[in-house]
Amino acid sequence: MLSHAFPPGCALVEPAPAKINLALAVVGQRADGYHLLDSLVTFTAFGDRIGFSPAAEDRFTLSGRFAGTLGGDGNLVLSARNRLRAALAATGQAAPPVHIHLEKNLPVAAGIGGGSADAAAALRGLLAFWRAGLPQATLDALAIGLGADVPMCLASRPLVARGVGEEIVRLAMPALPVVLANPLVGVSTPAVFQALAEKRNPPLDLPRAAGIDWPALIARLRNDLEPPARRLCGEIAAISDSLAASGAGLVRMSGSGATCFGLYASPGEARAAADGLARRHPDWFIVATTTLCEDDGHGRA
Ligand SMILES: C[C@@](CO)(OP(=O)(O)O)[C@H](O)COP(=O)(O)OP(=O)(O)OC[C@H]1O[C@@H](n2ccc(N)nc2=O)[C@H](O)[C@@H]1O
Ligand SMILES: Nc1ncnc2c1ncn2[C@@H]1O[C@H](COP(=O)(O)OP(=O)(O)O)[C@@H](O)[C@H]1O
Repeated sequence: MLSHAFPPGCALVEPAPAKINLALAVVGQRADGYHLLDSLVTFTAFGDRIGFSPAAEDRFTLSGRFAGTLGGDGNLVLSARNRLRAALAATGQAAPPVHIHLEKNLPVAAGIGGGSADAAAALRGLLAFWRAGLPQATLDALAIGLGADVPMCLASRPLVARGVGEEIVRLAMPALPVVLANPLVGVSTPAVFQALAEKRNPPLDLPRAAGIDWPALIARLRNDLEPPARRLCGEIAAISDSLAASGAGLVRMSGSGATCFGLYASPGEARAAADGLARRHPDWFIVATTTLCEDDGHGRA
């Protein structure tokens, strides 16, 4: 269903699901400064959306709660469009002018990969809109060139990400009821990595067997970026405490923060918790949603 926020005649809408790092280990650092990760990742039904329509010349428009926090220039959606168009031109494929509309529902610099999700959705959506195709290796190179989180967002389904984010192993995980909570204070990803004292931590201990009790497993894991992010952003403690007090079975920070997620026993409990939190903290971003399973992920990569 197209939202009224999209331009009339919008030919195609691509979801850009929010990312959750259910757990994240920083296991090393490359010579260029980028950190090596081992991260258990999933995506949510809630996210941004991108619409694509035919146009006489390229256009980019924004709507949604967080549209005002982004400038038009330098948007990752435009970088994705430009780089994809160049890659298609190199293979003789047409990439005519397009009106791209971004519905920005996710807070910016929040650790839930909004910009990366948008870049990945732009790649997926434009390939479909232009009825074009690229070898998987070319698409993978385009994705990692746009940002470390873009390959995982291209898949948009439960997975483990390693390397700096370019090594993706898909896995089966059930839908989990979650609440995302963010104090609407942006946290700089480079600053959090810089503030991390120990760069060589043990990898996550992820079992290979079937029949995993996911909430119990996730509870045993950790996010190595949470302690440095808490030092840089005092609001994370309040967000985390409020989620815990709302009945979450587990609370943890996603990515480099400041968004924290709570896991709940049922979607009803997650919704009730989110309603209570939103009443008490009208200045926070609070959303109850469900994580995507392997089959309802949006990734085609
Ligand atoms: C921490 C994570 C975990 O999923 O998520 P977010 O908190 O950003 O959502 C990611 O690794 C973020 O990925 P992304 O936000 O795409 O990173 P990029 O734009 O490529 O890099 C931004 C900056 O973060 C640092 N960076 C990023 C990824 C990585 N593996 N090591 C790093 O050190 C570098 O300082 C880099 O200059
Ligand atoms: N479409 C976009 N959505 C969000 N941020 C964007 C976008 N395009 C560029 N950016 C820039 O990317 C940076 C990281 O934003 P985001 O991806 O939301 O955070 P995070 O990496 O913490 O998940 C921001 O500083 C923002 O200016």
